[in-house]
Amino acid sequence: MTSQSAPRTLYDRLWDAHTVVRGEAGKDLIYIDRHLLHEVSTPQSFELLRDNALTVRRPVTQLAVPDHAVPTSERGGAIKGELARKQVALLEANCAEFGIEYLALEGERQGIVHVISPEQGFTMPGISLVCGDSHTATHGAFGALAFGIGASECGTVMATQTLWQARNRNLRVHYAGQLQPHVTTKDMILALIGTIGAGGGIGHAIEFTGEAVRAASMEARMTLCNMGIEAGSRVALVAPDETTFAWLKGRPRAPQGAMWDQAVAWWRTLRSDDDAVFDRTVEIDAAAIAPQVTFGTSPDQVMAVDGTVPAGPARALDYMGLEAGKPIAGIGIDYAFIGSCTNSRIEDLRAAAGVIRGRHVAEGVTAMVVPGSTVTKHQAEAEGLDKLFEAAGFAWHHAGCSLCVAMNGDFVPEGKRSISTSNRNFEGRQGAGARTHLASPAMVAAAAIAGHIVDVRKEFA
Ligand SMILES: CC(C)[C@H](C(=O)O)[C@@H](O)C(=O)O
Ligand code: SF4
Repeated sequence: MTSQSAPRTLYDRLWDAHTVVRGEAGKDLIYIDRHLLHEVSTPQSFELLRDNALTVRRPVTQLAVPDHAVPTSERGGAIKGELARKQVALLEANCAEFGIEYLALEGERQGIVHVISPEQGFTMPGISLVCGDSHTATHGAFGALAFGIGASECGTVMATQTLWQARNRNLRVHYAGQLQPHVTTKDMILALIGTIGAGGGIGHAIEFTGEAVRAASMEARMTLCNMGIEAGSRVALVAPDETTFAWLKGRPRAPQGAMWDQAVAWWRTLRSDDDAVFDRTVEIDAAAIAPQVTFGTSPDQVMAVDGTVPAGPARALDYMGLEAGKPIAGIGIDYAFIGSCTNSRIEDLRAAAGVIRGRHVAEGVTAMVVPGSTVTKHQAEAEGLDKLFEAAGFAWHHAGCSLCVAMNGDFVPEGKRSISTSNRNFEGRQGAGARTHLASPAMVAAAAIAGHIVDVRKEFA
């Protein structure tokens, strides 16, 4: 057992706090405080419970919401797509049967699972949180031990509130200095993935540190942690601080009154000791990061927007219809997507809106904004952002995963080129044969207006 006085990383501290049994085979039994459910990854989990005549041990720690399969162009009434209709109905029925709270598609609290949980204050520092979804590290932005799990593990968590898990090694990613204007945490994480590779963080829990991380808002920290898995890390953390506490205070499920004060007192202790030892450290000069854009079919095939396409793998360049040695700026786009659990929060929408400034989407470009949650959608509408986007030629959608993953009726047609604020540019991710360039909300908005990939910094020069 690690002694309480030995220096520890934030990850080790969280791990120790949740260890029920220290295993001998390299795995520890971890207590799970919270579990999020969505319609795509949970049908088998409930089957597992039924097959073994199990019940949900602590229903109050579970929260379910439909997001992946749901249509975003209209809401209310029966879902037109049969598969989606069945998936959503099954989630609702399973939740009713097992006593789990289900946030209805038509309700105010619906949205992408990784957006709604923090928004409701269901995500908090110091907790362990899992979901049958690879982007669960998003919640690590609050200093929560959060990671994605498989469908059978979801069943185990529901039945036992625990999981056997291997402890990760510690990777510190330190961003020294401050970001240039119009460069974001999306660019920070893409630059990291470009540096260490899509598998560079495997087996490691990342802790993001440094001035640029401290300066980042909660929305921006969530973007950073969201894509940890695109570097291979299932866990990505930012130590909680005043920014975290201010953001959470007053949220529907956040602690209230004396409980709040007690919680904050504990949350303040959730940090790596100054002399904590990390297995690896990667240093990145935040001030040197240019707006990033992917050129290939893996998030690590990424480059600065002012550069020329590198001599990447032939298959990726061929799929993307790009030529090595040519500038990436100027490449024409057909679709522009602002959304996904990476970049669909209110600040992302504001950043994109800030680029539009009365201009219009270029001829031939299909542009859309899909807020990450219904709460975000309504907040944006209260700020007039929907009108601004619509006047500029963007379609304004209901909340859901939408064009991040083409399983809900939204897709990019074959051979068409999209610039997207989402997190995966895999072949076919936005539709069979669709070409995806990942970038920040401001970069996507700028490209939608220009009709081609453009350096957003020049928009403000
Ligand atoms: C469908 C779901 C299980 C999947 C994931 O695990 O991440 C999806 O959210 C994704 O982003 O590819
Ligand atoms: S928005 Fe995309 S990455 Fe996020 S949970 Fe949905 S499908 Fe997965």
